[in-house]
Amino acid sequence: MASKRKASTSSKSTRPAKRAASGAATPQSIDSSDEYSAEGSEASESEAENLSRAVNTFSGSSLKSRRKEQSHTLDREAKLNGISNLSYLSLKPDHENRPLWVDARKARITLEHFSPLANQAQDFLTTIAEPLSRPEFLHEYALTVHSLYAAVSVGLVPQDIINFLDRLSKTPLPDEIRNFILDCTQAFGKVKLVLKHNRYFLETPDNKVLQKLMQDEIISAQITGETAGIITEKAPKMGGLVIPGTKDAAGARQQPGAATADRPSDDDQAGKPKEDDIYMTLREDDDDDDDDATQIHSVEIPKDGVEPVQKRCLELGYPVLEEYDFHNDQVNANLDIDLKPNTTIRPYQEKSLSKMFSNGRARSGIIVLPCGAGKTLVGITAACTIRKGIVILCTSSMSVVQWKNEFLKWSNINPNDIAIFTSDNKEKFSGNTGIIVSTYSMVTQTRARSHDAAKMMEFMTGREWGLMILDEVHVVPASIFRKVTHSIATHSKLGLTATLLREDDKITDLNFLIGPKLYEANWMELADQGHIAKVQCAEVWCPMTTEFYQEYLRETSRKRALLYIMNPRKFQACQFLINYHENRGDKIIVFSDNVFALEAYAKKLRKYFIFGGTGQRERLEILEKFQTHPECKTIFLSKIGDTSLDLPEATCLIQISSHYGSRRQEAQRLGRILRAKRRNDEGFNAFFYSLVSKDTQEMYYSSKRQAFLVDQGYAFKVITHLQGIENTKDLAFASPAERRELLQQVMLQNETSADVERVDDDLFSARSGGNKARSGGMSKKGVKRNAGMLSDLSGAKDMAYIEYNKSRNKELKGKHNPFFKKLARDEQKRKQQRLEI
Ligand SMILES: Nc1ncnc2c1ncn2[C@@H]1O[C@H](COP(=O)(O)OP(=O)(O)OP(=O)(O)O)[C@@H](O)[C@H]1O
Repeated sequence: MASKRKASTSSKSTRPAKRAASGAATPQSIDSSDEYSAEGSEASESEAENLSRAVNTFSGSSLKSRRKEQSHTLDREAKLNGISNLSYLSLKPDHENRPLWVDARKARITLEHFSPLANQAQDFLTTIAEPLSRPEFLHEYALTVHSLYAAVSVGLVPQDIINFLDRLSKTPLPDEIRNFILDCTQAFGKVKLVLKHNRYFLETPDNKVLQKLMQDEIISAQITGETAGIITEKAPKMGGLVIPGTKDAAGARQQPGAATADRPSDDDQAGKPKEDDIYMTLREDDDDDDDDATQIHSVEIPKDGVEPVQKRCLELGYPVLEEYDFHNDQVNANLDIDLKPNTTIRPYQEKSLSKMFSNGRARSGIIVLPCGAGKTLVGITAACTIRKGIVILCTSSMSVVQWKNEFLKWSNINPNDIAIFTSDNKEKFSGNTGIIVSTYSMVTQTRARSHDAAKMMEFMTGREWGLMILDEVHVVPASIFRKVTHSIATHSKLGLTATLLREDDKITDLNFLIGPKLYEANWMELADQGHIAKVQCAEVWCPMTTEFYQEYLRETSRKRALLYIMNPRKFQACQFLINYHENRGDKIIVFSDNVFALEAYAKKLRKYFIFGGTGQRERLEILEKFQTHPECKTIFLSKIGDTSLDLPEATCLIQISSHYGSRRQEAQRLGRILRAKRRNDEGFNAFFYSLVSKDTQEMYYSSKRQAFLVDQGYAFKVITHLQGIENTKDLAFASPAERRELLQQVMLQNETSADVERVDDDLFSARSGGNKARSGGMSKKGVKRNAGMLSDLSGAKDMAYIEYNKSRNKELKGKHNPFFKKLARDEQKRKQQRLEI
């Protein structure tokens, strides 16, 4: 009889377990057998014997009921503490060497990030599962239908996924998880839509699937005439594609961790298992089957049949993957573009692109990289790989200009081949093909267009494009994507974002409108490697002055927001932090969504400010001053600066008013300092302060806003007192008379002054989370805060702080996939089977 041990873990424990002397595991040190048989340690065997003796000694039923009771108590406690009770699972004998816990009840995978195998495991997990939370020691992932769809779309087969999980899991892989993976993936990736020589084909390696689809009335009605026959041919050889900007381009494989122009090599990786080892072992078995997998069966679909066929395939459970065989596209003109010789893309940029191009074709999908990690260069490299007509859609005209400039900076594109389509500019490129950069609003607007704009739209809709790059995909509603992809014919789509989250939970629509998520990078890892800055985050609690708080309690209207934003103590905290950081040599951006406050703060502190109403020329002048002038150390920005603004000089960010509980805005704003130029200086930290008026609704919004960043591993300190603020020279609103005067000014404002700015450029910034929060006040499920002393936040030494220690995204979600609810019910019905080790 095989040995058994019981597991018990908390996904919240953040300390690494004490490792056994042999704990420095390599992939080789793990028992490579997939099936666990009688090879466990002697100790485990005798434990199992003891257990079976005990079972014989006690009456079976009393032992069972006692264990059931125990398990219920553990479950109850675990539930109360928000942790997973995995004590029902049996541990493998060498579980200490394995980094994964797989919880079948929630389809969650917990990775011990301190394990020597963590890097390989993490790489694979981000391919097959959704990262939920990645703080320092334990990372949590969810296996979902969409994540498995994405895994299959990048070429993984279900057995690879099962083998991998089983090999690295501390417990034998539960049958429920195996079945879930098999159930979800059996139809995924079987059917592809390929555009070859400008004709659409529905393609599959499984003839039976194609036969089944052809028998469907709706599909067969679309496939008629001469082209209706099934074509069977040899599958093209995979691979062989060279992505520009990589060492592959120069003939040598660029290893992850190799030196790049802006980053030293990871010498400390020496001796560590090679990152791709796991894939190699998994693929070894597959190599034998190569000869069998050489046939593909396809049928041609007329152009106007593509959408109904795609829709029907999805209903039948065969989501259609879109691929573009651009090498064989002889109809669309080639674009003369390549990366400049000195452009080197970083390893994570290469990895993300390899998911898009791994089989020599372009796969449509979404790449998720932290703000400031260089999504633009990823898009440019994709364009240089496909080398056909390219359309780029952004959220604002400011981003349009930046995209054009980045193309000119990183690639050798002829300036005449790249054109801009915005309300101020309606350019066309001069050659047969080229690049058009525009905004979502320009191409989807329903109002009557000017003559030039209508002509430009005709130009865009009257031709085929090789690639459409969709910037900031998280902000654009699904209906806009439908419009865009319907009106502009494109062979492939690449969505880019830093925060694949929406407050309205519509993110899953993107899976089928653009394609699955192809890659998601880890923020902390990129910060550790110096690609983005390390940031100290803090929430500064500013008590309301008595007179402001009295009015706040009396007000029921929107004006309450103006009172907590204009709180004189918040103003003083802002003044103190600006002085402090300017003296340290930092460059500071102060963000305010509220324009009244933006102007009032900036004028009182004699700083430049930019908001939606600031003219383009003035905006550029101020930004230029901030970048080059040593005396211009602080600027105030409204929400127009939330995204895409590239100011690597900025090293400190202070937020005085924000968009309610938007997690996305918080992450986007943090992104403004992640690109700090000085990020590789010894011991350098950037600073992100959020100023919050104490005991007001702002506190609720603030904790909601931080949820995404906390799950990326950022720790928010709470500063309750800014040491030395009383001694600030010329401290504003220091006297009661000044504060009363400010209050009068605020009370004279009408309600609209309390609103956040409406930015024309960014039409898609829907108000989120506000209603619920406004009626609810402070959430009962508030975050847990522990008092402590702040010693490591060098920008705020000696300030008292309180630290958050919960993963808040989990509290905010609390929803389970219906599939897993059903699984849990089935599981209860089934008798708990003892797992063989
Ligand atoms: N491979 C690279 N080598 C050198 N610099 C790079 C590389 N990739 C990106 N950068 C630089 O990093 C900075 C951030 O890039 P970019 O603006 O594309 O970020 P982003 O991911 O689009 O950010 P956001 O989401 O905030 O707009 C830019 O200054 C860019 O030039």
